[in-house]
Amino acid sequence: MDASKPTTALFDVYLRLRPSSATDKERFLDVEHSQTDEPTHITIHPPANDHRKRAVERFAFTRVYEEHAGQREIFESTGVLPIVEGVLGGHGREGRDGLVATLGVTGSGKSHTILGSKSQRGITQLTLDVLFQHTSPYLVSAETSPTTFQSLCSADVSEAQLHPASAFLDSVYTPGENGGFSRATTPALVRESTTTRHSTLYNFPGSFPQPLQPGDSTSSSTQQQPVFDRLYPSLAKYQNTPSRQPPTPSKPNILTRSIAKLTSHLAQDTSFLAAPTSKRYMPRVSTLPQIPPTDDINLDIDTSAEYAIVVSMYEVYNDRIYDLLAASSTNGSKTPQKRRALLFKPTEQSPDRKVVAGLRKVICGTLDEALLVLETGLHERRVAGTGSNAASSRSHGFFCLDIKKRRRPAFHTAGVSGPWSSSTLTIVDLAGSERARTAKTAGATLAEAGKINESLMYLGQCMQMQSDNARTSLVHGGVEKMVPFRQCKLTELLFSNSFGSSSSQHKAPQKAVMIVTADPLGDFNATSQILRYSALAREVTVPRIPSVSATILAASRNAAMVSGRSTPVQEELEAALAQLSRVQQELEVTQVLLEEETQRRQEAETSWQRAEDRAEEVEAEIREEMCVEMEGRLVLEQRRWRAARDAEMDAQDEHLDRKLELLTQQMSIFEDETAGQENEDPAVHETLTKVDKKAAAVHEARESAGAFALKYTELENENAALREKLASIEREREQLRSPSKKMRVLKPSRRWQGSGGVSLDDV
Ligand SMILES: Nc1ncnc2c1ncn2[C@@H]1O[C@H](COP(=O)(O)OP(=O)(O)OP(=O)(O)O)[C@@H](O)[C@H]1O
Repeated sequence: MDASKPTTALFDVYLRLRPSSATDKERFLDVEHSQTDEPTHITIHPPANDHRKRAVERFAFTRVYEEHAGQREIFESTGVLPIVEGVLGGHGREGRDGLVATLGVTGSGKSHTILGSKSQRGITQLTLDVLFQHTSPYLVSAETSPTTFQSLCSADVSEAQLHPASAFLDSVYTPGENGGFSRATTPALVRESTTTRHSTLYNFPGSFPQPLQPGDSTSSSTQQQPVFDRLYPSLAKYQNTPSRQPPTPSKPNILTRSIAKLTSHLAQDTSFLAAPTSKRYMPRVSTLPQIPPTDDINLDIDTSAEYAIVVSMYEVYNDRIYDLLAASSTNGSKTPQKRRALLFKPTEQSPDRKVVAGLRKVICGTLDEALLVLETGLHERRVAGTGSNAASSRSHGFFCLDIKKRRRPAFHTAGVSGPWSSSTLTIVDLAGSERARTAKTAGATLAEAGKINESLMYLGQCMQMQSDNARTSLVHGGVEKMVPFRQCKLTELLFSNSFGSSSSQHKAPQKAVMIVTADPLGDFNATSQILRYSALAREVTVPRIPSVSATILAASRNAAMVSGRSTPVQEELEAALAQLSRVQQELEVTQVLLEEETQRRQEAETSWQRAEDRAEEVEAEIREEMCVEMEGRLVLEQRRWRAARDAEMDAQDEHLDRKLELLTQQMSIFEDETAGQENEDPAVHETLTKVDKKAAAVHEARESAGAFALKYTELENENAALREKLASIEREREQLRSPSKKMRVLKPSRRWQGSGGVSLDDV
């Protein structure tokens, strides 16, 4: 089994074991120590009371950290620093996106690794510290330079609302419009902070409250804090929290209680999330952990560039993305507002790359500002107490650092600043998988767990596929299978930028590190499942259990010892039994693998069924939408047709009206022909003359037609009379002829011709 990092792996996978407080439980995980100081393999044994006779499994990781590993060691040696360096981009190089994530069973120490505890900083704080230490001489100021602020806004491709940190923190920790406080300190102190700061600020678009005016009756109660101001000059205005400020006379009890609560939280070194600062008070930077230090860490940085560090935070809760910096309680309003889910999509400025669109992003100029923004976002994150963890993350938390970089004017050929380029470091604290029975969850928390487990199952499938791909390409150079990362929001967010697209070839795919956390005394089933899909390699063997053949073998050996010699039959029997034992072991391994395959198949079937259900839902939705659209179009067409018909009828009516009008006009003209001759208009007169002439011509034509008809009738009559006369003459002639000749007289045309060709006429 080779743990060396496969070239196609999307993640470097590290395993961190946490010290367990449980002493009554059996340890199921062992670290294999190699000659080098850096172990890479572990073995897990099923518990002694395991009646399913499961296999002993051996896993390989990039590196395994045992319980004693501290936060600094994890930060320094898990590949986080090269990722931070990559995001900054070296000399003349564009930065490369980076991702650091933790994965593990609930309570295994993911949040501890990413966010630290009350006494120790986590990867997020250490990263921020290192970043600000190295970039502070080269950071631009968005607060004092509106042009820089504008250029940063227009360079952002994610339809985000950018805010300078001071304006953002003001909006969160100053009184709301209706006199209430969002998370402000005492009214007097907040007013002081706003008056002092806003004098140096220009107005930003958005919903930030207006500064209070100097001379406000309460502003005089401000107390200066020289020591703190010296330590945190940029945050002095925020830090007048109740613990350093005597309570205002009006509300002494609330304040005292708050201080007591805060102090009691700080006394325990619990999870960072376990004792979040009360939502009404701004966290004090001085009370946040300062260790481990990072002063001695050196990074390669482009000194010819200037930088801006932009922070954003969101969570994936029930497969939807919510902004943690634009949540309801950050807008100063008392009434909670419904959170709006954001889309992960390509935008107009980023057509070939998906981004979380519409986030609130904060431009931070100092480490303290960034830490306060982090604290602010964490308050909004969903956390709940479960049977497994007192402060269990109920959502997948994403902390994003956009590192914007551009050439400084002195180094840029045109003598002006170059365009901004941007790369993002995403630090992810995944929610932990959990079993309802162990976590003792119910209701909404149980439903959340269902969604968390589902998204982790999809993540598992993707990771499994990536390690299968890595193995295939290493062993056979075979074709890689498509990692199914579009199955849910979580995998889409984690993997979308891991593959280089043809359209964005200039940008290298993101570099990623996954830190798997595990409790060696925790839940065997849940832990082994996570290890199975996250490990870089895996080997299965079966536990050695006394079988029937082994028992017979032992009995045969005993008999040989007693008799002092071994017969050929005994030797044959031993060989056969050894063979049987081997076959039995192979069979057991096959059974284990079969069981796993069956489980995988069931999972695949479930996800297939879900996909089918979803497809059916989508189809029904589309059908319904199309039906509604068709109906709408039909109504529109009917309306159009009716309108066309009405217009045509109107046109016909108008045409008839005009005809009637003309007729009426003509009639009235004829009627007034004689009476109104002198008043006539020349045009009308001319028309009338024409009409007269036409009428005269018609009259003339009619008269000549009448005369012609008369003449015709006369001629007809004359003709008839002549015919009558002719007929009477014929009759008279007939009477004068003999009867034998009558025939010839009556039928003169029918001649009889004799044989000699002589006709009667000739006679
Ligand atoms: N390496 C460690 N050293 C000391 N304490 C630890 C360590 N890992 C975890 N803990 C402690 O264990 C408790 C649970 O840890 P944490 O909240 O980080 O778990 P988690 O994996 O994030 O759980 P969930 O998924 O439920 O959020 C915390 O009180 C934390 O301080």
